[in-house]
This record gives sequence, structure tokens and C-alpha cells, in this order.
Amino acid sequence: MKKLVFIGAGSMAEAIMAGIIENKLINREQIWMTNRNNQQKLDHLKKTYGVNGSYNYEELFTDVEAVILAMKPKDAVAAIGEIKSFLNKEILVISVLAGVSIETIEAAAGKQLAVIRTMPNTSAAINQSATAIAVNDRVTRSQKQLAKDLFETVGFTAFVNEEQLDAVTGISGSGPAYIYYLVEAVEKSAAEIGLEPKLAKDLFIQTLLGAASMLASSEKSPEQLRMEVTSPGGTTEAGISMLQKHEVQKAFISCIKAATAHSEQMGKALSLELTVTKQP
Ligand SMILES: NC(=O)C1=CN([C@@H]2O[C@H](COP(=O)(O)OP(=O)(O)OC[C@H]3O[C@@H](n4cnc5c(N)ncnc54)[C@H](OP(=O)(O)O)[C@@H]3O)[C@@H](O)[C@H]2O)C=CC1
Ligand SMILES: O=C(O)[C@@H]1CCC=N1
Repeated sequence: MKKLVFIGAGSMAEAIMAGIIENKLINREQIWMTNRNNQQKLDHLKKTYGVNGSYNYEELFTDVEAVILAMKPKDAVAAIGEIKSFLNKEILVISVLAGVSIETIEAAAGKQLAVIRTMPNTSAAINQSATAIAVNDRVTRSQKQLAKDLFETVGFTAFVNEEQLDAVTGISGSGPAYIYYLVEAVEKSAAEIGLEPKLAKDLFIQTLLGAASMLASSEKSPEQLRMEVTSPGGTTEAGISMLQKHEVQKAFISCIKAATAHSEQMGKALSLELTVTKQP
């Protein structure tokens, strides 16, 4: 690896960069970061991780092997526009942007590029991301391997078709928030059932970890595992019957579908924005 440049230095960029450094995949001196105008953040990243920060594109793009696009989707077209003259087919472009298609990235750059589109999640900050990766046909085998190696430093990876990335976003990109929302409910219930919120949270976190490990290691289906907890006429049955009454499973399915649909819509809106901008 010659040089890896992050365009955008927010929470996702920091989490991925920290994983790469911790796993010694690339030397910290080979990692460069830039953002829109937050010099303080670049100074902080330099001090904390020993990476380089710069606003000078000539400097950033000298000997670059790969760039990681890590700005908000709404800023993507402008950000790619600023760097497009430095991009070419030899530089691998890796995107972590939700809903921004490979086609849109190439259209914003005005040229064909080797693009890898990924969907990680915020658990990358503790090397526990679930990252799906899609590639276009200009990506070489070694570039594909590089992307896999990079994202394996922050957790699990799987290759998918680009069309599947909206669904991945609905499940695992946004997924951590669904679990946090559930834990908020546990905390809210604590006082009413006579437990300290902190203790309720700690008990539930261990319950989540245990259940996640069971799901990952057991041959049994989630339904079978649920039935093993549920004694006839017992406490779990009483609890689950309330979830059924409130149609929680149905609500959860709607939640995943809404997030997936929103990812699709964001992609279409950006693509349309580009088409309109390019009209003479
Ligand atoms: N948060 C999440 O759970 C997940 C997010 N993603 C995706 O990751 C991406 C980044 O999200 P997140 O890290 O939360 O965002 P942040 O808001 O934390 O960071 C965005 C960064 O982009 C920079 N930026 C904006 N415009 C430009 C530009 N023109 N040139 C260079 N840098 C620019 C900002 O700079 P400045 O501070 O100077 O404005 C900032 O450093 C998003 O596209 C999101 O869809 C993917 C998976 C999960
Ligand atoms: O909410 C979002 O749009 C981003 C993408 C996936 C998780 N967070």
C-alpha cells in the first residue's frame, strides 16, 4: 500500500482508520485524512493516531493507492467534484456512503473508475462491524482483496451484489440503532419493575451478548432457541404474548423495510440531482 486517503474525517472514517492502525495493516504514516474545513479535528486525529492531515489535494493524491469516501451522502457530489481531476482508473475508490450508487460516484467524477461500495456500521469503532462489500467490474482481484483486508480489521465482511446494499443498510448499517432503541425500552421499564436502570441495562447487555453468541454458535433456528426459553404457561410466554399483541415482529419488519426503501430513495434522489445539474 502506497497511500490511503480518507475524504471525510468523521465518526465512520475514524473508526475504520483506527481499526487499520490497530491491526497494523498499513503504517499510520501512509494514512492521510481530509475534511471540509475542521482543522481542529485533523489535528486531533494526527495527535491521537499519528496519521497525516492535509487540505492540499496535490499532496493528498501523490502516490495514492486508494481513497475512502466518508462524507455524508448529501455532500458526496460536491466532494467528488472537488477531487475528480485527481482520480483515475488506477486509484481504487472505496465508498462507505449509504444509498450512493457506484454509477452516481462515477457520474459525479465524470469518468469510469474502479469503485468498491461498502456498508459498514458504527460497531467498527470496536472492531465489531458487519460490512457488506460490492465491487464494479473495473476492480482488480488484488483491489478486492485489499478492501476485504481493510474492512476485516474492523469486523466481519461479506461480498454482495450492489443491488443488495440497500437491504444491507436496512439490516446491519442501521441495525445497531434498533438494538439501542430496545435497550432504551429496557432502561425505561426498570424503574417500574423495581430495578436500577444501570443494573437493568447491565443485565440486558449480557443477555444480548449471550443470545448473540447462541445464535452465532448454535445449529438451532432462532425460533427453536426462543421455544427453549419459553416454558408452557411460564413467564416468557406471558412476555412474548404482549409482543405479539403489539405486533412487534410486524413493526420490526416494517422498520427494516422503511430503512431499506429510504436507502433506495436517497440513491435515486442523488442520481436525479446529478442528471438535473448536468442538463444544459
Ligand atoms: N453513522 C453510521 O452509522 C454509518 C454511516 N455510514 C456512512 O458513512 C458516511 C459518513 O458518516 P459519518 O462518519 O457518520 O459522518 P460525519 O458527519 O461524522 O463525518 C462527515 C465528514 O465528511 C466531511 N466532509 C463533508 N464534506 C466534505 C468535502 N466536500 N470534502 C471533504 N470532506 C467533507 C466532514 O468534514 P467537516 O467536519 O469539516 O464538515 C466530516 O469530516 C455517511 O455517508 C454515512 O451514510 C455508513 C454506515 C454506518
Ligand atoms: O442513518 C444513516 O443514514 C446511516 C447509514 C447507515 C447507518 N446510518
